Amino acid sequence: MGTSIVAYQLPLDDLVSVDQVHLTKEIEAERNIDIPPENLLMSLKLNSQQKYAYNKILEACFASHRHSFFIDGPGGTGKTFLYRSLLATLRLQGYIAIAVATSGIATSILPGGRTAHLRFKISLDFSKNRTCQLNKQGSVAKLLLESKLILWDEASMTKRETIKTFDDLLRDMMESELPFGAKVIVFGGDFRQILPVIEQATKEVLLQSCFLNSPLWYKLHKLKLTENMRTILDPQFSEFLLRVGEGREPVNLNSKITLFRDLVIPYYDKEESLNRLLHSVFPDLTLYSQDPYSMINRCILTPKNNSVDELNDIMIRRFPGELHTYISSDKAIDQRHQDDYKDFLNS
Ligand SMILES: Nc1ncnc2c1ncn2[C@@H]1O[C@H](COP(=O)(O)OP(=O)(O)OP(=O)(O)O)[C@@H](O)[C@H]1O
Repeated sequence: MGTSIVAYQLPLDDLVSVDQVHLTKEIEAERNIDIPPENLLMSLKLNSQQKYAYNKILEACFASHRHSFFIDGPGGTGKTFLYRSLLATLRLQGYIAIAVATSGIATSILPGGRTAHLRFKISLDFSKNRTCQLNKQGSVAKLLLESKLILWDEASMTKRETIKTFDDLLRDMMESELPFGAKVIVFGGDFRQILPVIEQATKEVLLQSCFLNSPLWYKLHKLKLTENMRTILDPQFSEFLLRVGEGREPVNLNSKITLFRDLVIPYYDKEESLNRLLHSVFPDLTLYSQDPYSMINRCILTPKNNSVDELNDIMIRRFPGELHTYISSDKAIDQRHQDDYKDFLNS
């Protein structure tokens, strides 16, 4: 028999292990995520489909028999709006609601969002590792146990093996054979947009790798959003988008879709057409230089990075005011924080 540790009269602080400090930090960090005031009002503005989903999900969070959901909504039907109101409601009451997304860019619009692979330590390369590198006794595991809700946006872009790995992790941690260890998980996404990205994969392989083809898919309660809130003032355009997304829009002999004339900027020569494009998306540069908020809902998407650079150069030259160059970095100043900011540094 050894001597009791009490006999050494160590200061109490020294007895708290590094892991415990980290554990508290992870949970504290989640509890301290800022709740944007406008998000608190979102639950009052939900449309009837969003409200139905919101109530169903919150009911499940506090029920004894918990289950998971998939929110299926074409682009613009208010999935993010719904996620933000759920996160705000639960966090305001002091509960932990974890927000993850498949891509870094989607995490940036969810308060406290992280990429799923980073948060759950899931390898991106399944040829090397198929398990989550999470210590069952560690701080992230504890955070998952404490959470009331886990929200995963862009799950439609996630490979089904990743979802299976996540399911294994939760079953193991919760010591339950129920799907996702009987935690309430809200997956969301739109299979009409981007499927999992696999280099040089055929269409069949891509479809096979989709969440839709996982046995876990059938365990989820499906909630549908169909009202396009982004194009609410243009129902003809939202119906067109839906037809394209669902493969219902007729194609010509070359398997191409014909766009409405008023959606197209006619090609005269490159300079003239680019000018017309820029003018139609950003008609008043002076206004945007005075009020950046009037600009944030406008953007030009291009298939190639070269075109992004070209358009940015033109816009910057035309923008009123003095030119400043801000250098960004992909390394945190303190290397210990590199992992925490990885999603943003590399996006
Ligand atoms: N109930 C609502 N009341 C007012 N505006 C709403 C409502 N729901 C969504 N919106 C607005 O509609 C737009 C589209 O919503 P949101 O970005 O949540 O859609 P989404 O389904 O996440 O789209 P995507 O799949 O393209 O990311 C946003 O500008 C959002 O603020």
